Amino acid sequence: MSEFRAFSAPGKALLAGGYLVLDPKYDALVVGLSARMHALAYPHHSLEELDKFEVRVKSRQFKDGEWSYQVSPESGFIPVSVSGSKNPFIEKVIANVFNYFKPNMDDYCSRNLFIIDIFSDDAYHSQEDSVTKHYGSRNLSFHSHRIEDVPKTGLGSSAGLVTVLTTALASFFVPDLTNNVDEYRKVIHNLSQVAHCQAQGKIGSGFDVAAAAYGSIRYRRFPPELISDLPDIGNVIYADKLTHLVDEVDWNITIESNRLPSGLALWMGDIKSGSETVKLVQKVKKWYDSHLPESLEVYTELDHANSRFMDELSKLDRLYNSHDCYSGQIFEAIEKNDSSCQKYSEITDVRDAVATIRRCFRKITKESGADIEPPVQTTLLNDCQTLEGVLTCLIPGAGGYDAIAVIATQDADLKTQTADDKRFSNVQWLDVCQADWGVRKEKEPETYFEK
Ligand SMILES: Nc1ncnc2c1ncn2[C@@H]1O[C@H](COP(=O)(O)OP(=O)(O)OP(=O)(O)O)[C@@H](O)[C@H]1O
Ligand SMILES: C[C@@](O)(CCOP(=O)(O)O)CC(=O)O
Repeated sequence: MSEFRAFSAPGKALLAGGYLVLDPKYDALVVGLSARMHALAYPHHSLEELDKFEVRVKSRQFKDGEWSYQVSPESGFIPVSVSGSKNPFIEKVIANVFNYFKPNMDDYCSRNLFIIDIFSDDAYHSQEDSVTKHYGSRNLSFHSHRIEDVPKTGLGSSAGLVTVLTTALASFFVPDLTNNVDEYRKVIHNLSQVAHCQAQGKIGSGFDVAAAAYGSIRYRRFPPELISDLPDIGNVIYADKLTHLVDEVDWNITIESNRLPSGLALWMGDIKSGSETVKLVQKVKKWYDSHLPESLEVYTELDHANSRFMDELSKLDRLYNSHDCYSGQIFEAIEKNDSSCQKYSEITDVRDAVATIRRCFRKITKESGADIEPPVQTTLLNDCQTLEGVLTCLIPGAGGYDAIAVIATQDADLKTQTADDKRFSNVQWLDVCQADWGVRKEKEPETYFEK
């Protein structure tokens, strides 16, 4: 494989199942977004030194965005930074892809340098202190700060990076991957989950990596022990254990394609303030453990409401695709968002399910001190619910002060409706929509070349 290849992976929004998805008992709904992370893999190059491999990853939209690591089979493919600057996500991808493919030095002596460029779509990061440049055939934001110092919008940049980088790096070792990403999707997913957990230093639910690999899905997590039981990278048995885990172990995971209904669009509103997911999760866990059995009852109610929400959305999708007169009336009612909505159980059932989800989160907020749906977000969501075209709205993911997610008809224009409205002055509508395909090959790698 010596040509340029390009791949991309989507961002995510967790619309149902926040917190519960950390437990393998519960399902979640994750939507893949049009904001994507891209990787351009260069043709093979060679280093002068023949006894090691080098991977150079460049993310030129960020200050000092270049990381080079060397690895060798003798040291168990532990990545050693060449330049001194480190990126844990890139480092763990390199460690795992090399340990899985175990390339032999002799086979690669004239092609032991792997060069990959990363590009990220604008919606992942705040645009402050950035300039937009025409690069290749895209407009991209270039930031004046290092990646760690640029505020994020919470769309899962690290999961997208890990998944697309795993794909691009693997394409050096399996030449047919580029044209058969589907065939390797499970391997890419499993390797990416391992690398992402190791880089984060914790084992989250992995819904963000699953969405980067598969797009919009109904998701149920893997048991965390699968990853925590791995030996340390560099251990003589690491490569064998990893290969066994990736290829042979049953992850007991649910990943089912599950998109938002046709005829409806997702809007993500970024709020100019943030929350720390780790702290929220700690508070919720503490509340859960100290409030049993009532906390389990709340989780059970949440879980039922999440399932109803997903099922009702699927029903609306089938209805929209039937294109019959009744379906036309329903979507017209949502478009108007007036009292006519009350006539249709297809609308009220979705809204009731979301009302229950929100009520449960407000209860947890009050009892745990974790601001999942704090009062300002309640007010904002209630205001959003009155806009024309809005079916429903909620706080995505871990909630907090970060963002809101709104499901509206395709023609609804929330930007115009909220433009001069003080109630929405803190909301910045992100330029994203649902794009339900996971990591994939991009057709024209040359569109990424600087002209
Ligand atoms: N374009 C990029 N180039 C290089 N590294 C990146 C890029 N995007 C993200 N990263 C890496 O991911 C880190 C951010 O990961 P983190 O998990 O904190 O954010 P996130 O995935 O966007 O968050 P969230 O899960 O809340 O959406 C960065 O500090 C950097 O190490
Ligand atoms: C709270 C949690 O369930 C969701 C976090 O979602 P987000 O990063 O806020 O999109 C944590 C997790 O699933 O890893």
